[in-house]
Amino acid sequence: MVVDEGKDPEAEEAQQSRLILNNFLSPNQCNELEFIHKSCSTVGYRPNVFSTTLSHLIATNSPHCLTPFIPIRERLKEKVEEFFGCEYELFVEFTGLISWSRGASIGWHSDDNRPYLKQRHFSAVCYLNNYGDDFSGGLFHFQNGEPQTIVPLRGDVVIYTADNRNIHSVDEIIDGERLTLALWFSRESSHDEDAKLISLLSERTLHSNKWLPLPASSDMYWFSLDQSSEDHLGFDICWARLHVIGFDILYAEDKSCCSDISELLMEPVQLARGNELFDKEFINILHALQVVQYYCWKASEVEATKIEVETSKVLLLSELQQHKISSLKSLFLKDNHLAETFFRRATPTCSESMQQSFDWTKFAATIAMWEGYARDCYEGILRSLPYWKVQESIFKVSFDEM
Ligand SMILES: O=C(O)CCC(=O)C(=O)O
Ligand SMILES: [Fe+2]
Repeated sequence: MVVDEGKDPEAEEAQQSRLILNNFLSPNQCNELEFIHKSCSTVGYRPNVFSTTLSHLIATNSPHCLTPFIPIRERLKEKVEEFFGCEYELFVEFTGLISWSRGASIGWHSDDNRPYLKQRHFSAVCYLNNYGDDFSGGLFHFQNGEPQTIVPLRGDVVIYTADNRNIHSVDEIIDGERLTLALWFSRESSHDEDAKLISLLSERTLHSNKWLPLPASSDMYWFSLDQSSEDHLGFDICWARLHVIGFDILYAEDKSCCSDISELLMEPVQLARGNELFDKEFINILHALQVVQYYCWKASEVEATKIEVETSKVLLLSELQQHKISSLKSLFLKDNHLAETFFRRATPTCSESMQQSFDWTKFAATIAMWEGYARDCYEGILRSLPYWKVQESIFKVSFDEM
């Protein structure tokens, strides 16, 4: 046997067990996933982490939000299969958007390092925003081999085997929100996420109220630093996301006597900014949040398209309404400061455009655009579902060729 003394066999092996692809996702794909996360995320599975899973999107009556994931999952699976030579052998075990806020980190680990994670064979992490601009901290490191460090940049993806050839860590987030799309792949069909999603979709779409979002239980949106502590200091994620970009919430009907957060999340709301109230009712806070985040994503396009809208009424808030807004805030944003440190360094484009040129007419135009977007996505899902059921797999059905 010829031993090449210049090469470390462990490092060599590590090399073959990972792949980095630059600009795998387009900026618009990243922005669309960011829009989904910022409108649908819940508390995550680790401290200071927020997540959006596909089953959660279905459960909260937002199956239209699955659409952008479909081609991305398919392309990623193909890449993984091709690189590791296991074509048509893999199943997606989990897909989720995950954001890490200040204080979140993970030490050295492999992704299959728990008995209940042994089915995870390959991992893929897509970076959806930028180290430096959107967050600080949060560098990714491999313990052995090259590259040692990955600087998360929007559109890039790192793919690696989930075993101990790829022990890795993520530095603590210092500031901002670090957003990724994470997928795990398995060789075991019993861990196929698609089968579960298809059955959830079949149940939900039978009796759903179209594409209007429906909140989950309030504890899924309640973030506090110490989840077990008795003093429920913390904040409601939906409320906080609206607050950091300058929106307030008012209940369409007088709910000042009601302090049950779960009930309130289901009630129709109106949006306010400064001393202005927008005269349109949203079916619940999730609906309002989805439209607002859609505006953040699309603000620059709205100018160009110049959609004609009936001038929506903007009213001045009365003193009583202002008082109601602040008492609602004290209920939903108990730890206002924490909410701001977690979510404030939002995408500069969005927060800048919000501050400089927010205009309700443009916003009203976005409501119609969002409805068109949600309807098209939803109908696409409904049309694809029968094909998915037959194949027992979620994939991009091209209707053009049929
Ligand atoms: O977000 C990353 O860069 C990696 C996350 C990670 O290691 C994990 O979730 O297991
Ligand atoms: Fe990991």
